[in-house]
Amino acid sequence: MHYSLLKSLFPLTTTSKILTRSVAVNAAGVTNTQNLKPWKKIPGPSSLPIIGQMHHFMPWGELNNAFSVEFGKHLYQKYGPIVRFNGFFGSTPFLVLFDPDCVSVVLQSENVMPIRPGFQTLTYYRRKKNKNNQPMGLLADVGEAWKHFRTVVNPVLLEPEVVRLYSEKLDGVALDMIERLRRLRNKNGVIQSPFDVEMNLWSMESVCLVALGRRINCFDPNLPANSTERRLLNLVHDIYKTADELDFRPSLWRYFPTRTFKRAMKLYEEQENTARYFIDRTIDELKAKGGTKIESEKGVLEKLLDINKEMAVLMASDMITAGVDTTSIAMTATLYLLAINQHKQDILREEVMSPEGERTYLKACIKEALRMMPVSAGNARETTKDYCLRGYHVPKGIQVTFMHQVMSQMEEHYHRAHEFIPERWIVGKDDPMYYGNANPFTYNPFGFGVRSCIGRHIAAVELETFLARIIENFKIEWSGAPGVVVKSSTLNYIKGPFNFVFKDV
Ligand code: HEM
Repeated sequence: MHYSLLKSLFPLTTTSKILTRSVAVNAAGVTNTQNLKPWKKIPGPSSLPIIGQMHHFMPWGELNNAFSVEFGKHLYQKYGPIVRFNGFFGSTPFLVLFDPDCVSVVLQSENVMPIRPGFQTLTYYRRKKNKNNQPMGLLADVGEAWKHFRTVVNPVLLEPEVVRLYSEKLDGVALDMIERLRRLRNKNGVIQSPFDVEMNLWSMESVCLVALGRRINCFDPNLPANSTERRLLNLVHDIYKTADELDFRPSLWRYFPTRTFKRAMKLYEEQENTARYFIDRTIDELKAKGGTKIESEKGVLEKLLDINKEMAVLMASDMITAGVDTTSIAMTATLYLLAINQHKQDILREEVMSPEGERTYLKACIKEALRMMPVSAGNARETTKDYCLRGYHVPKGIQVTFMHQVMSQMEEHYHRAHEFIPERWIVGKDDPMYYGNANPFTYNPFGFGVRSCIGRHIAAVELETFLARIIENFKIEWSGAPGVVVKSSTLNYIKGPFNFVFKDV
């Protein structure tokens, strides 16, 4: 759900902490808009009759590379901190923000039942299936239905005591992956398998442990390529690919069921059925073990099953959709930045190898990686009221994108912004590097407020455990010049080349 620039660039309808800040809600909407500069006066690309601003995004247009961070920078440089788009082919107009003060106004005001434009085909699928007005899950529901679902699942997924139950098991996943990486290394330390796929396998295994209450052993070398376990991983990718096409680009599926749309419906159904299949297996195993656990020993799935099975299936599907690619991208980015910053890696290794401590530097490395190479370009909200932003009238029903990736790389917010400096998350207030000198709304890797990432604590344990194990086992180097290709669509996919060299410590 992930909530990229793309989504807000091509919205089709109006419906729709590791570092999460807690900020008081303020109702910053305006009632009298007469004295404001009109919406149409907000700077933005020029418009032509019928096609509007579409031509700018064509291969010959100034915004052709629409999904990259360069695109964001270009918009900012050319039009400034607030940029208007009219929408295309009747789609909702939208606004792109590079001003953290404006971001804070919208995010704080839209913090009761926030609408995050997102997987509209998933909402369509679940609504169609849902004959009795049952909940549709966090990724698909809005309004009171979303609020109710979230209120019920928050104490399960965000409760530190529950998350802590997974530390040991996630460490088991990490150690298995370390063994797998060892086996995949050639004599020069190069991993003989696509690195992004390997990281996906690790994150899939980790999130399934929580969502399905079991190890699915998806990186077992003996697992057949057509196994249900492997299929689950492919499903996540296929879902993102089709959602990218249908939800986040102009598409005709709203007018008639296109081929891709029909495929998306099948994918959602298959993913739900697969989650149900694994959950049923877990239920059988729990029954076979007999006895009921005391409350404090129950994991996420067991707690959700106590509430109701359908909720457990929906939550598991959403956790898998939202928790696989995101976490693997974050891990790959962190490893890449540590590989090209050997000195920082040495400091981290010293911390990891020393007897139990707070692991402050490790956490800082992850935070810094999420600043420099965030999982998505930004986040978005639909306005439910009128706003005054930089003196302009921003009406209700507009999709607003917050360009966190660009903002968190601006020198005006972060000193030496283009350098990987984990220390900025640790040093005190008097140090010019101190992260708190930046407006907190420049950096929101897990989103904001009541609708922020519900898996953030789980993601933190996954990332911290695996990173510590990698650093303890391997010295990661990078052969050749630094640089990776990042293909930004729904998420910022790191496409390699993966010039990692894994040496024994
Ligand atoms: C580094 C890894 C991750 C990142 C960067 C990330 C980021 C995000 C972001 C930015 C949002 C939108 C928040 C908002 O609109 O304010 C979100 C929502 C969500 N995330 Fe994550 N996420 C990660 C891992 C996970 C994991 C591991 C899970 C599941 C265990 C998960 C489950 C979800 C769900 C279900 C939502 C929707 C919440 C709602 O709408 O109420 N995420 N995530």
